[in-house]
Amino acid sequence: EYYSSVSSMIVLGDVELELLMATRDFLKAQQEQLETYRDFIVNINNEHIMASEDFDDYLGNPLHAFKLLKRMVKDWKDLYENVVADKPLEDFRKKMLELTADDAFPDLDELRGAVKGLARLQQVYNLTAYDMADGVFNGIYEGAQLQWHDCFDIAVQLFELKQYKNAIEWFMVAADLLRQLDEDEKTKQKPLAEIHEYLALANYQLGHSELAHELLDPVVDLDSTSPAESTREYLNYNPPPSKCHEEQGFSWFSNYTRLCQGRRVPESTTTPLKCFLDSKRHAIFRLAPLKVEQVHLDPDINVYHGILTNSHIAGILEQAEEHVMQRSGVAGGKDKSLIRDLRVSQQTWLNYSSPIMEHVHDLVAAISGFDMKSAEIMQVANYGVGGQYEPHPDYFDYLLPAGYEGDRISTSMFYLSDVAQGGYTVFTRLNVFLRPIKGAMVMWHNLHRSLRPDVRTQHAGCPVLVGSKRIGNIWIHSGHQEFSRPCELFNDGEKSTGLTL
Ligand SMILES: O=C(O)CCC(=O)C(=O)O
Ligand SMILES: [Fe+2]
Repeated sequence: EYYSSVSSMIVLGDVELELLMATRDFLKAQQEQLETYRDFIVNINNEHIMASEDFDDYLGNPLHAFKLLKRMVKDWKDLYENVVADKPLEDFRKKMLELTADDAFPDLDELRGAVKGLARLQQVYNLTAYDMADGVFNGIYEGAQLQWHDCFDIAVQLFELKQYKNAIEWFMVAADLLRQLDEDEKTKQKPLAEIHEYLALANYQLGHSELAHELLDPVVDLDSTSPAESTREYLNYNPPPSKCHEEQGFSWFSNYTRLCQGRRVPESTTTPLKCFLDSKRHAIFRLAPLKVEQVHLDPDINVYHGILTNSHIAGILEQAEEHVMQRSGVAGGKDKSLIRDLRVSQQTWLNYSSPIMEHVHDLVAAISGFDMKSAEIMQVANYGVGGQYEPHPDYFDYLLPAGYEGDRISTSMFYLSDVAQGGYTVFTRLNVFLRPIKGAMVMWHNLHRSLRPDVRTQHAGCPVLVGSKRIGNIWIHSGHQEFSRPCELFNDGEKSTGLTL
């Protein structure tokens, strides 16, 4: 699977480069072959020019007579066989089969995944299909545009996914771009008719039957043999769908999208948050103090800036590249992992055996104050087109798989890249958003001191709009932490009471 991560898309780029070279070789071989055919007929034509002056005289020459006979017996047959065998085409076919037969070659599902990613970006960041087609994201032109047929393909996939409203928007952009195209009207007519047909069907699905007919009628009037005629009949004989299939918005969604866009709800009382240097937490910070930014109090969320250098990060990513990245799942029952649209990224796991990972391990121990005996190894994730992780808590609660020493008491999330646009981490219940900053680490506790889940820590990774996002997560479990984070005298789990997921 490719679309869920930028690093695996790079593999596809390499495959395309091979396709490009194979096609270039094919064209060159074919051109050379055509040239030999042309030379052949030029030569024969010359003979005929000579012969046309006096055929008897021409054939009176025994060499001419021999050559004519030889051409008839052999040369024309050779030519015919060469043309029919078409070696360059055969070689090309073999090469293409070889390159595309691989199980890893993307299929229609991949395209659908990528289109879903685009649709998600549109929804979360309030982007119009027009702006996206122009390559303008939040007013910034990012250097790529779509052509009418790209928009058309996106629209068709959205239609198939039953996202009719969005499909209509993309069909309209496709139609507009097609109309603006500098080509004669006749060539545009067929694709325009097809777009109208889709628009009619999408509107029909949304319950706008009249509009559907208004869209189809001119297409049929213009060309009575058009397939739109049978579509019109279909609409006549099938009752319109009783209710539209469009997915309903969820209640959490507006909160989520607002924070993803970097907008907080203004709060009436704001707790004073501080940035400070901390050299006391652990001896290793004596000379290079921790740069701490408080982003929320109770539950505390802190960002530690400049924790990893670029060369640390390059080392971590290099190790991650050595593993095969897997599409990320979500916890969904006992020891089960589900692959769903709510988590679109790829991930791998790194243990602490290398010097760099040992350093990361020691940093997390020193910052958190926790015993790392119960820590998981680091999960490294990479998000691609529209890659995201919808609101979730990091604790397992009743889904805790066997083999862990308690639930995930804390999350330490390292940002291993900057992200050009989007990809914020947001805490949907706390009105907090964080822009990924390469080298920073964010840490919070997922459990109350009573070890009950702190539902207020629900958070999400917003879809990446432009760029590639890489993070590294280290989850520490509650086993062995009795002394580093003892219980309060009161049951602080009550802070979460009344809040459900
Ligand atoms: O990508 C993010 O910002 C959040 C990721 C996350 O919450 C997770 O991996 O558990
Ligand atoms: Fe998380």
